[in-house]
Amino acid sequence: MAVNERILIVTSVEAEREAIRRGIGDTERFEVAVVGVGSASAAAGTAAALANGSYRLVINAGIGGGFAGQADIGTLVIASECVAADLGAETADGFVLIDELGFGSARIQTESQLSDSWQMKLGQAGITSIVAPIVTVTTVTGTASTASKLETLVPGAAAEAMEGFGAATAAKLFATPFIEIRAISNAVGPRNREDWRIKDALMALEAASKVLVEVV
Ligand SMILES: O=C(O)c1cccc(C(=O)CC[C@H]2O[C@@H](n3cnc4c(=O)[nH]cnc43)[C@H](O)[C@@H]2O)c1
Repeated sequence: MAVNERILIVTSVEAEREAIRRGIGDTERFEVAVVGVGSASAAAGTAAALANGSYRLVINAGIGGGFAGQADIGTLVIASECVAADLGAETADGFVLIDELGFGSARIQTESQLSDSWQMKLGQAGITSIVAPIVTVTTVTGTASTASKLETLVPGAAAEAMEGFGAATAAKLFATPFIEIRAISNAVGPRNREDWRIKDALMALEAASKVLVEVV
């Protein structure tokens, strides 16, 4: 296989990498790399991988929080765009994204055709998913008030995680198409770590990865 036929999948922790590996099976088409937690680690790790190899697609995959009424635990959210929802400034009128400051954009569009194809194939396999904005944050949301502010800032946002925008920034730098998927482990809102259903989310991630092989 030509080297640039390969696909790079980046996760934040080993448990996510293992779930994806179980799903995609024994194939050389995919490199699955753990790049750490947070946007900075994701950007650095993804850029390092892209500098050392040739890939036709980057996928950031892992577990994430789901916004109420949008994505339930155990379902999947595929990003229509990645939004760095805490990249900006506080003003007297509230938080504004970096876009309004004139220093670039907090939004990166994903490869929409691929996101849509993956969602369609998941649906055919009886797996619930939606395509919607995913917010990238530095601090996991822990109150209903912050969850509500994020929903206002990014209408239609369905999931929250900590790496998408960073990995997307690296992919953009290397002119490589990018998508993000999150398997929902918890609700975005008041923090209760005991309520996180990590096992369910990892099973959903594995199932989504199995379908991915037919999509890309
Ligand atoms: O403890 C474990 O077994 C375990 C297995 C897989 C993943 C984890 C993590 O804690 C991964 C951290 C990762 O999770 C994302 N995440 C999940 N829920 C949220 C959320 O509500 N808000 C923001 N991020 C969330 C995040 O991308 C972290 O990188 C543990």
